[in-house]
Amino acid sequence: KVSPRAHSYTKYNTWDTIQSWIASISTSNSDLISKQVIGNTFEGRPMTVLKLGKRSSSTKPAIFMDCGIHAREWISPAFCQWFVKEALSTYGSDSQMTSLLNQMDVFVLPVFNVDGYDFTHKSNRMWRKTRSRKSGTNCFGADPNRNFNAGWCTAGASSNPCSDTYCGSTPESEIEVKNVADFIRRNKSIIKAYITIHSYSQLLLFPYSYTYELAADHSELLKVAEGASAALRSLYGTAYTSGPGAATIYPAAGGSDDWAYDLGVKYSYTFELRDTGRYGFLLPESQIKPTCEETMLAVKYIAAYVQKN
Ligand SMILES: O=C(CO)C[C@@H](Cc1ccccc1)C(=O)O
Ligand SMILES: [Zn+2]
Repeated sequence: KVSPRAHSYTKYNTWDTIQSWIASISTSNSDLISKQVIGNTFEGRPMTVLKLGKRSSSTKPAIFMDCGIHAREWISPAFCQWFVKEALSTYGSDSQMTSLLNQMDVFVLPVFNVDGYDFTHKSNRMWRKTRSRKSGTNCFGADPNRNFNAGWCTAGASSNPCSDTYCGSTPESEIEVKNVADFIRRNKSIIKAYITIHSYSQLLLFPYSYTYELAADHSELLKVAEGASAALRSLYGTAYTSGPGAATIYPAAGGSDDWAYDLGVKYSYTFELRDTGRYGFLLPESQIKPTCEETMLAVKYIAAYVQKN
């Protein structure tokens, strides 16, 4: 096993490297971190959630954050690795992180779409979907962010298995989506916030994407998003746009944030990290550090707000 110290947080690591890191980091501090496999992917890779937070015998409220739902968005898993490293290394010195991990747990799924992520390293760098196979088509996978049971396949999605926004044969047809949905359902009484990390476009989105209707908590969600975007911008001036998904990017049904919100997770956000199109999904590794540093400020802003409310 590679010790966490040898792990690079400023490179786009392969799945094998990330898997080794998960194994070593999750045993590096039993008082602050543990791991749990929430199921396997279509091709049999483990989906491992890291639980961060001061060990407690009583149940604590929690935040759930996933990265890598879309395979080609490599900066996303890089951020989840960065977040875990920062949480463990600043607990005890950073007062906000210390308070957060004392009072709450943070569940981090470093790579949601593991099969797809591995495929982008080995075969097709621009792959987006899962890698599931089904009879009747030679095309692989469904878009996991169209496969949640939230207005499923009614907007911004395709019922063509060869489309990059294929919604799947049924809601939660993708085992990766079912594993995450099951985990959140099992823990819905404690999960207060859902954060899902994508790239690119520099957006902070919140429900709804499946309709132009405003969410019941629209004004509060917008207020928090604008505060988080301002925190992010304070570091390097990176400008984000905040707003409901449908109007801010495009209408799209079956998204994880809409599903979590309708389940009752009020603070539900989709981040679209750097950049705005110059490099797009191929963001250079030289931008991993600044991107992760600024995004930490936004995620900590949201976490602090959730902690107080
Ligand atoms: O992947 C994207 C690029 O990261 C944008 C997201 C926009 C979106 C976000 C939340 C819900 C539905 C769609 C997507 O199309 O799934
Ligand atoms: Zn995406």
